[in-house]
Amino acid sequence: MNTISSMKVPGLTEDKCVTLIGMAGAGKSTVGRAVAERLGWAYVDTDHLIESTYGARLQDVTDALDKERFLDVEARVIQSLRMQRAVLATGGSVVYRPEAMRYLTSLGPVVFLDVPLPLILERISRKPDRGLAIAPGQTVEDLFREREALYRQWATCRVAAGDIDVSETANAVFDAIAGCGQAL
Ligand SMILES: Nc1ncnc2c1ncn2[C@@H]1O[C@H](COP(=O)(O)OP(=O)(O)O)[C@@H](O)[C@H]1O
Ligand SMILES: O=C(O)C1=C[C@@H](OP(=O)(O)O)[C@@H](O)[C@H](O)C1
Ligand SMILES: [Mg+2]
Repeated sequence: MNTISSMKVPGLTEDKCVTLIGMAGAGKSTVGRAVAERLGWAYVDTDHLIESTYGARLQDVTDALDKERFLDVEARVIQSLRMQRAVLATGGSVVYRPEAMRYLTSLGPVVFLDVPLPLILERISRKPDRGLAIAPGQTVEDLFREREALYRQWATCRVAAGDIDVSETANAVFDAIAGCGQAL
């Protein structure tokens, strides 16, 4: 396999995975693809794995299951992963299940893409049919507030990803991982 042009990040060895966490609309899937491409690693979107498990669109899965059931499914799918040399874009709700987060942490750095609420609201409103693990009566703002501390709790490192483009965000992910290299 030709990996000559692949980028190397201090502390990030080829037996690891990089996991991206953050709110729906933070850019995990988009930035994850860019990060994987630059590393020459596989890209895995856990939402796609849930879709293929059910043979259904993600939104149909979230609509069919209540919030807690969906979180269980998401955690189970994640804990079944046996991977290395992969960039994992998770769903925004993954942080509710400690067992899933402990497992992801064991695979390598967990990077929180931290995007301010107004931008999250704008991106979600641009694609309103996006699935969300949201309880009846909850707003996106409620979710944002509820999850903020969880993203920080589980992250190995954080990237302020509000007003920078995808390529700059990928660079910031590499810088953040290199910066926390000792902790990997
Ligand atoms: N750094 C960025 N700058 C501008 N737009 C972005 C950026 N990252 C993602 N987007 C856009 O935001 C939307 C949500 O991105 P997505 O990758 O689906 O987020 P997530 O997987 O975290 O829900 C998409 O339309 C995507 O093109
Ligand atoms: O934040 C959430 O509650 C969710 C986000 C979605 O993924 P993205 O974060 O990639 O949009 C998807 O996993 C599911 O619909 C639940
Ligand atoms: Mg996504």
